[in-house]
Amino acid sequence: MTEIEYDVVVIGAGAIGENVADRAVQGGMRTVIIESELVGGECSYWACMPSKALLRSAALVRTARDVDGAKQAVTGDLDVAAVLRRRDKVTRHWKDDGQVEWLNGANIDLVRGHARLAGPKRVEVTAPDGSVTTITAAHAVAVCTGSAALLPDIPGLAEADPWTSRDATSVQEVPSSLAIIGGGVVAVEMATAYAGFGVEVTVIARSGLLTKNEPFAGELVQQSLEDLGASVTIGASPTRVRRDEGTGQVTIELDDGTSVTADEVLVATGRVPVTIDLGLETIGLTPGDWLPTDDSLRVLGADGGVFDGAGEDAWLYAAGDVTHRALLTHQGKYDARIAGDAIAARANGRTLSLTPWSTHAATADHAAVPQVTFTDPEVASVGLSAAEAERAGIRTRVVDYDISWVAGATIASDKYVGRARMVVDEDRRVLVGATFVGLDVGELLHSATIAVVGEVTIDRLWHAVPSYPTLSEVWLRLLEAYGRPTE
Ligand SMILES: Cc1cc2nc3c(=O)[nH]c(=O)nc-3n(C[C@H](O)[C@H](O)[C@H](O)COP(=O)(O)OP(=O)(O)OC[C@H]3O[C@@H](n4cnc5c(N)ncnc54)[C@H](O)[C@@H]3O)c2cc1C
Ligand SMILES: NC(=O)c1ccc[n+]([C@@H]2O[C@H](COP(=O)([O-])OP(=O)(O)OC[C@H]3O[C@@H](n4cnc5c(N)ncnc54)[C@H](O)[C@@H]3O)[C@@H](O)[C@H]2O)c1
Repeated sequence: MTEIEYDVVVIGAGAIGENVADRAVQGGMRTVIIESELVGGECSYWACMPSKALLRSAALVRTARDVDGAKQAVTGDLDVAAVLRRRDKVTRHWKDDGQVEWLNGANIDLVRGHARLAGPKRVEVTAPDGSVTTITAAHAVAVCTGSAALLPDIPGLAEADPWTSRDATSVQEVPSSLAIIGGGVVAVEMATAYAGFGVEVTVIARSGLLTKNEPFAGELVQQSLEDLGASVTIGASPTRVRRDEGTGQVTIELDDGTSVTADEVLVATGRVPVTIDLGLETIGLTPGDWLPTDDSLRVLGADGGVFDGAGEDAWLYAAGDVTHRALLTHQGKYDARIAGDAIAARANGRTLSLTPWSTHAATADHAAVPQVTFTDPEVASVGLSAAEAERAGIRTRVVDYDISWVAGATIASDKYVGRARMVVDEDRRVLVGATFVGLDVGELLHSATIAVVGEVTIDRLWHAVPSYPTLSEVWLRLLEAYGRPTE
């Protein structure tokens, strides 16, 4: 057994682990990162990047078909094989050489293998050849092991060999029909992608589509999925699943007495933390649990306090999906930068302020998480929905606007469908949430994120003039609908 020591040990080289390690190195820490699969993690190979590559080509064709003059140029069908080849390129054919090169350039050492905690500040790594290396962390261990697809306990489901998001994003042969269990982000994005390929798609969503968003988001996405030829079943739950040995097809029985049969079934019902085989029991934590953290990303113990003591001595950090703060790459990377900086600062003896919006406090996780769902229309949101703001006890005013009435929308498409909502905290006269649904609204979102994070007052927003004729003019329309100040 080999024994080595570093200042910081990062477990998991997904986008989030990479960023923790990078900031720790920049803070002067000798840092090692441990990875059991591919450097780059889920986002690069089985999540964000391949899913968006699968969506992009058909979305472009649809956009062109909705613009006279361009539509005449679209004379053929989508080339699905070419879409898959482009996706293969985007995922670098599931090889991580490029990301390993980046680690080298960033002075982050890489150890390949499966890491398990073996007591405080000790990590044992089992390499693919079975050899074991023990790594001691002088200052901190950061757990960035991500999440995996949750398989609900539906009788017959596991035996029916269902697809998870990994299968849907790495598909090499597109099935003729696909049933999707779930109505969240993975479900609607994959439904849009596969419907775009001409696959017969059925979405089984027990409580509606995109229910964490404003209600109009799910409604507009459902309409568009149906326009693409998909079926959407709302309100029914699967009770049993079986794969027919003869036809190879899967049948999903629902609690309303109906059933859905398809070549494959994709389970898109949420995520579980990757903490089962991580040695958490060796330090008194529970395998299989999420790892909640404070705002500087120190893991919390069962009592809700910082695990193993607050301040400089705390040595266990976590970032990314495994914390359950916000299961998004960009938000995890934001947390990762804070974690890496906080580790280095505390190792250098600094006491950190965790007041909201300070350098080492991940305040945006509570107030301003942006997310774009790449359906057709896109759904882009930040901060609180109207319902969430109300539940939080904020005195709100909600303003809606039909984006198709904006001049920029007239130019963008002959068939623009979209809607915008801003949620205003009436006491502070600032925006606490915004949602845009429509073509290309993803690129509009950052303006709202800046307004929410910056706590820009409604009165000041009148001085942020959107260019004509862009979609951003929806801001002006929302302000007009809210009412112009007269003082
Ligand atoms: C289909 C899909 C599409 C998505 N699209 C988007 C999107 O468009 N935008 C967005 O922001 N988010 C998206 N997400 C969410 C995003 O993928 C995750 O938030 C992100 O990948 C989390 O990164 P992470 O580094 O925390 O975890 P991961 O990327 O899962 O990385 C964890 C790494 O740790 C390694 N590991 C785990 N355990 C060990 C161990 N014991 N020893 C060594 N290594 C270990 C794993 O092999 C893995 O490489 C999507 C998710 C899915 C499922
Ligand atoms: N574009 C993006 O930003 C993007 C894209 C994909 C995924 N993601 C991230 O990945 C995470 C996982 O996405 P997801 O879609 O798997 O989860 P989700 O939490 O968004 O949706 C889960 C869905 O499954 C349903 N469900 C749960 N248990 C069920 C059961 N037993 N039977 C039937 N339905 C059930 C829920 O009602 C919900 O509709 C999300 O939190 C999201 O942040 C982000």
